[in-house]
Amino acid sequence: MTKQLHLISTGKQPVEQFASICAHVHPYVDAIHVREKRKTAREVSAFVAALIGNGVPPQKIIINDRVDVAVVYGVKGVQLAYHSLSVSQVKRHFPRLAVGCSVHSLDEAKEAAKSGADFCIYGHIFLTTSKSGMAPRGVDSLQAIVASVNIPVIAIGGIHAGNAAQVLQAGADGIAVMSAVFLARDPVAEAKKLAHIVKQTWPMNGGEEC
Ligand SMILES: Cc1nc(C(=O)O)sc1CCOP(=O)(O)O
Repeated sequence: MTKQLHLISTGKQPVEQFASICAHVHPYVDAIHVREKRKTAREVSAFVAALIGNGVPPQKIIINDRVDVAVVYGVKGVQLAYHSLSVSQVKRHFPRLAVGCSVHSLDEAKEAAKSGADFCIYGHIFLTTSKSGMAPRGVDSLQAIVASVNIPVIAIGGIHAGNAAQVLQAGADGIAVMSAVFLARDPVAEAKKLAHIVKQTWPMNGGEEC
């Protein structure tokens, strides 16, 4: 599988601003996550409608937690957390949805893989103001997870063009970024830069050809 670039909404941008950035950056990314944790289903729905209205293909849209909104819009999938419906519930009732799982330890990653998740997002790798007050988990722990689970592992947290290569070299199947693109002076230039790094030829499994 080629490595992937995911963008995650900040939860702080007005819908118009978010959608207008995404209208320009979507060709460079593999997935755009609508992660608006404090918003109602109706408000999340407005974000998804704005993305689609601005030309983002539904097959590039992943919705955090809200399985209902994902089904209504026929988007690619959902990103589940510990408080969400379980992976197996979603897979059983909505087999067409891709299911990602947010994980923060090796055990959680193994559990996600066992329960049938299509991919997991692991973090946070580096210090980030988007998750302040918590120690980063580091690249070594990422490497251990990549070596132990058989689903794609997307790395998140404090990743930008200056350290993305380190994470991909460690074996991550992709990166997910929030501030690196959405808080950039030029989000399109930043997304292009990250896409260029992600789409390079990376050795398998963090350096060992297999
Ligand atoms: C949304 C999110 N989840 C994380 C996790 O560790 O699960 S870290 C994170 C924030 C990522 O933001 P930035 O790219 O600005 O560092």
